Amino acid sequence: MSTVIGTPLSPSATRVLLLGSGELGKEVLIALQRLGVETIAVDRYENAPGQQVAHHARTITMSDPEQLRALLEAEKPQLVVPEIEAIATPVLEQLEAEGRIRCIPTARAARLTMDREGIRRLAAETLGLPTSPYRFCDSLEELQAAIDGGIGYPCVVKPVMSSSGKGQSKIDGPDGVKKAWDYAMAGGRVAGGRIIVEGFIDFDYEITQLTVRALGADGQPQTHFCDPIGHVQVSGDYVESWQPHPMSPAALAASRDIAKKITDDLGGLGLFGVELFVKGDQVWFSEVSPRPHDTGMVTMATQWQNEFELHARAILGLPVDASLKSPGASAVVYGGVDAAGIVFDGVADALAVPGSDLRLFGKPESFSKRRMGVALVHADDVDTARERAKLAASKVRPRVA
Ligand SMILES: Nc1ncnc2c1ncn2[C@@H]1O[C@H](COP(=O)(O)OP(=O)(O)OP(=O)(O)O)[C@@H](O)[C@H]1O
Ligand SMILES: NCC(=O)N[C@@H]1O[C@H](COP(=O)([O-])[O-])[C@@H](O)[C@H]1O
Ligand SMILES: [Mg+2]
Repeated sequence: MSTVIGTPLSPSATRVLLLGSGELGKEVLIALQRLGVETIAVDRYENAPGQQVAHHARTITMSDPEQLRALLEAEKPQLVVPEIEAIATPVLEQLEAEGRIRCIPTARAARLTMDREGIRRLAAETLGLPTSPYRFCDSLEELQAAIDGGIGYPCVVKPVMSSSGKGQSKIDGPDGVKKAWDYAMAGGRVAGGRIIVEGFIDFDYEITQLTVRALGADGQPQTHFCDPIGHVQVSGDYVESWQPHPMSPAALAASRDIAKKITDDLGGLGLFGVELFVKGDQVWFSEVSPRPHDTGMVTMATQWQNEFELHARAILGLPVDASLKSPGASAVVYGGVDAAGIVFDGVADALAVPGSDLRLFGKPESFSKRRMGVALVHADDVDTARERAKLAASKVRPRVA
């Protein structure tokens, strides 16, 4: 296949539509625009980060099948790129089956990863990949029965449809079960009572294995691996990441074997974030994003082609280079306050940290635990980069305007 790119805003335009336009989509949109693509940014609220940089902005309820179908039929993009999970994926599957859209990486992958059940059953039951023990439950009683029936304590409860740790909590003993259930019910992305309970894995460290499926010279998909990204999560949400994370050769090989198996099955073209837990040489699959990953924002400081550029190139059928440029780290800037139209003090101090850079996403409304920006640092080694990234992030002080 040889990719032809047209002229934006003309009849020859190559039009790509993103379903979800947060901080990750914003960078994909910028990468696409640099390659001359006409972009349409869709999100559930006005002035989402990606909508601020795209050619066109559309605001709909993406989990509503009628609204989604009407939008796709009106826009007729060449490529549809899901950026969040909560999308009416049966509409994508239907339109793709009718040959009316091409979904990235595939509509099936978007459906399987839109909730934890599809992807977990595929990974553990179909592909036989090692995972934590798990059960799906629709009531507090079923949750208690699952724990008593073998999952045990400690365990982790998550709404089947949620991300960035929303509604997720750890249960250490019988006293915590109801609290975890109630928290999950309040935290899911869409209404509905289903949760996953997972046995707690006492890992040494966790990584994201960014994995790219891109067309090779022979026109066939080839798999490329980025260097492993280490990260720290607090309450199920990433606060710090770095690249490369040192691994034993056996753990690295096991990680890439798992990443290859799951991404081969999901298929299509694009970048995937495969989340893995590691203890010694043992590796567990946790989950996979068929799109750029939040912990992968560090690649804006560490790779020749960051994860957003890799995704943009791969989905357009272009060659990729997944190699590392420099060690580096990222650290999250949270909103700290609940308010619209906030301001950020300390930006100059943050950017005075050696090797630092900053992304302020421009989200119109801040919540105390909403991710509003990220500090990025490259340095000669990961330890220095981590210290400097945390320092740079701490210098940024969001406040009510
Ligand atoms: N079974 C488990 N054992 C130990 N730790 C876990 C387990 N499940 C989740 N965690 C911890 O919680 C974090 C978030 O879990 P998970 O990735 O499933 O949630 P998420 O809401 O999908 O997050 P994101 O959208 O940011 O990837 C993991 O990265 C890990 O640190
Ligand atoms: N772990 C998934 C992840 O990081 N997704 C990113 O967060 C945005 C939603 O943020 P919001 O909840 O602040 O609107 C999504 O649009 C995506 O960019
Ligand atoms: Mg995760």
